[in-house]
Amino acid sequence: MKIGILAVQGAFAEHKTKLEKLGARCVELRKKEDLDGDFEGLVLPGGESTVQGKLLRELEMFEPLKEKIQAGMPVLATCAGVILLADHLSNDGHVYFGTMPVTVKRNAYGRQLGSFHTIREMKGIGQVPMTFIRAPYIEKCGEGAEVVAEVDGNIVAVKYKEQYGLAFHPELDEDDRIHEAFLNSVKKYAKKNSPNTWL
Ligand SMILES: NC(=O)CC[C@H](N)C(=O)O
Repeated sequence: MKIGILAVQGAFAEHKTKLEKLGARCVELRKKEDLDGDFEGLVLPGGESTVQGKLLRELEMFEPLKEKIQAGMPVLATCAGVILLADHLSNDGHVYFGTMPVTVKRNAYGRQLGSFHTIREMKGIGQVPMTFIRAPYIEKCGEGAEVVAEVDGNIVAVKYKEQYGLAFHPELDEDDRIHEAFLNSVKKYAKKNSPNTWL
């Protein structure tokens, strides 16, 4: 199984380490040509969404990536990644991929106090450690978007089709279960879309 990790800016290396530990092959997506590869799942890491959005356009990676997501490629988006997926930002005029029907608030916990750690329930997984760094949260879920975790009444994890959006950073904690669950959904998706499913 091969996972493409957006690597133009932000915390991509930690995702790579974790996914490789779990047995996946990873390709860092740094330029347009990297998108021609045969990866079956996509990671959008944390970082600075405005910078990532700008670089994606400048590097002409934006449209081809959006097409892959729209075509159903499983995505694990963390922090800035969920800002890129949202179809609405409540405190920012930008919309990036807009492939997930959620309203996201950037820097929702305030710029200074926005970093904290907690352990909360995540649907289908159980109690997981959650590290928030100048994090957004999800204010509203549209049709088809499912709330997967909340912290103090704020939505911090959503699933929409094969897109998983997390306000926190599972790549920074020891727990591997979120990445494992993502790899399982990539496996299922790849199998479904393989020309050999009749075998
Ligand atoms: N850790 C993160 O990814 C922070 C996201 C950042 N505050 C943004 O708006 O892009």
